[in-house]
Amino acid sequence: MKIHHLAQNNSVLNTFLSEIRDQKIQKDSMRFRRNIERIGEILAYELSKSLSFHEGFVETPLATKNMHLLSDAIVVCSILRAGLPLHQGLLNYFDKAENAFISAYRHHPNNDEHFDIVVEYVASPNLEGKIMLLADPMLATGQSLVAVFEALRKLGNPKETHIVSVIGAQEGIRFVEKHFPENTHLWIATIDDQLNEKGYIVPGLGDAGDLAFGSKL
Ligand SMILES: O=P(O)(O)OC[C@H]1O[C@H](OP(=O)(O)OP(=O)(O)O)[C@H](O)[C@@H]1O
Ligand SMILES: O=c1cc[nH]c(=O)[nH]1
Ligand SMILES: [Mg+2]
Repeated sequence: MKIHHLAQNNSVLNTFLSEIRDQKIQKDSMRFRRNIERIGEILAYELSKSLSFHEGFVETPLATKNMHLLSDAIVVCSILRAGLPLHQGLLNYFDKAENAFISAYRHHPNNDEHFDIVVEYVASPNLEGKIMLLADPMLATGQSLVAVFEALRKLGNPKETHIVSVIGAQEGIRFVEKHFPENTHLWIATIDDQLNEKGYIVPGLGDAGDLAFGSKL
């Protein structure tokens, strides 16, 4: 897997990351969603440099300009719920992309710390030969991404898979690396060192789905 770790270079991305982590600022859910969306836009721009382009022509009012235009058929596939603002950020730049949504949640069968990932809802176009962007802001244990990738297999074989994430834990990245094809790209804003006993990223930011959309029962 090729890992593109964007925060290794200082940019305005750090401002957005500091705001989603900050326990005071993150309480403003509209700002939290918008910051995730803005990070999605930055990730989209960076990953667009790795896609295929073809020569095309644009008629301006004065003349013809030849340019390199994006060739690839893209499907933005997001994991509910927290993936939604990241999805919007990607779609802001890949406005012709097709869209897929898939649910994944942690189920604690024994009411202890052990959990399984339940995938229930899949709404996706055919993925055969397309560029799949798999979006989820939090890559903690990596189990959600692996379960979702497994569930998407029957929808076709993408030409390339690009995982798009905001905060990842080293351990989860290693898990994903073991279960995804070797030519997968990971576009990630920043990487933290630890996971706690509940599978939360430390320092992380808390629960991204709850911060974006409120707590659930
Ligand atoms: O890498 P993992 O250990 O699988 O954890 C990451 C997953 O956890 C969060 O979803 P959550 O289950 O909180 O659902 P939500 O988006 O509905 O809040 C997050 O958005 C990821 O999907
Ligand atoms: O740190 C984490 C782990 C899983 N899901 C989140 O929203 N945050
Ligand atoms: Mg959540």
